[in-house]
Amino acid sequence: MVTSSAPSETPIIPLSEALKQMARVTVLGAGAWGTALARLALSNGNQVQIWSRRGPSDLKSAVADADIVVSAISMKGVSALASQLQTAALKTSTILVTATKGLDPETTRTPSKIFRDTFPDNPIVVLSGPNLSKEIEAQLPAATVVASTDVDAAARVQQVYSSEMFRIYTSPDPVGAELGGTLKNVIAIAVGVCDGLKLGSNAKAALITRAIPEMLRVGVHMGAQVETFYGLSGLGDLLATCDGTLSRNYRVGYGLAQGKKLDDILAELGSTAEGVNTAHVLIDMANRDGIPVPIARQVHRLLRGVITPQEAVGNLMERQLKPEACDLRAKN
Ligand SMILES: NC(=O)C1=CN([C@@H]2O[C@H](COP(=O)(O)OP(=O)(O)OC[C@H]3O[C@@H](n4cnc5c(N)ncnc54)[C@H](OP(=O)(O)O)[C@@H]3O)[C@@H](O)[C@H]2O)C=CC1
Ligand SMILES: O=C(CO)COP(=O)(O)O
Repeated sequence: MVTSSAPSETPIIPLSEALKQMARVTVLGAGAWGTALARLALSNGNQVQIWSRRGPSDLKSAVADADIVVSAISMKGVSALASQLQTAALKTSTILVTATKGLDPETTRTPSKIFRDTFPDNPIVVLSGPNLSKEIEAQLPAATVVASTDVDAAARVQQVYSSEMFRIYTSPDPVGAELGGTLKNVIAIAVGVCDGLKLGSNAKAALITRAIPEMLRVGVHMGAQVETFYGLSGLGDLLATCDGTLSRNYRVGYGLAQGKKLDDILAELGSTAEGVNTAHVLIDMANRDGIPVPIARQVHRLLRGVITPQEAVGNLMERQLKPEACDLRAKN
């Protein structure tokens, strides 16, 4: 458990005001992102606890007094965690923030949808953006988005997390914000393959640019707003994650291009690469609902070992010729 009191230097705002604004924050998940999010809240003078399934504290007491609960666990645990939280009798005033970037394998739901379905009366906020945790931990400047249909809840989380090094924007589109962060992981795998095969800057620019209409098609299908994908949680996160070796998803693609086995790459990473699961869920949904996702489809086939990295490139380059215009209802 990490606890802090308000900063000791002379406050710019009166102490009574600062204490009023301070929040009790419980972060669920002690992985790379949960730890970084706990530190950020702590360094802003909030009272912070981290809960982990391996830790000593039980979930019920960890969330009992929290103003804000931040879920930063891997996608595979979100559904079960939501059920556990339900039995922990979360207060309806507690703001639930989700920072996970994935899709539920059983239901294709995003984490915010899972929390919305489980906690219809709680404010739900998505935190998503170009936030590679190693850079955040190194206190390099970064920006992110807190998105919610509850404007006050988003503003509260913005106020609790904003600092000189972490600039936060609000958004009214939680589904768009979390889908940007989720779908770019599949593209980062593709870009890792592109770099691993040394295909050059032209190929990489083409891949990232063509990924945008693909992400938009899925996003619009799932109820997101188009503009969100051109912001920090969409394009911003796509660029950060496709930039290189700090991204675990990129490293999955890079390793596959070098002929490594997926299991070996994941074992070597030792932490979550959500794009692998997302690719499977996305292709199930795309097949079911007829959404064209050519890049994700090649990533999926590569992850399943059905094609080689070189075949994936050939399959993308030799697709039917067509105009560039991004038609969100495109058939291929
Ligand atoms: N790292 C980053 O730069 C960023 C990550 N994210 C997203 O945050 C999420 C977590 O990533 P990250 O922290 O990096 O991953 P890590 O692999 O470092 O940590 C994963 C965390 O999830 C927990 N967890 C896994 N399965 C379960 C489960 N079934 N029940 C409860 N807890 C579980 C793990 O607990 P245990 O240790 O007990 O296994 C661990 O605390 C991912 O969706 C990722 O995409 C978002 C932005 C930035
Ligand atoms: O989402 C992230 C950065 O915003 C982290 O990316 P990786 O999961 O690929 O490391």
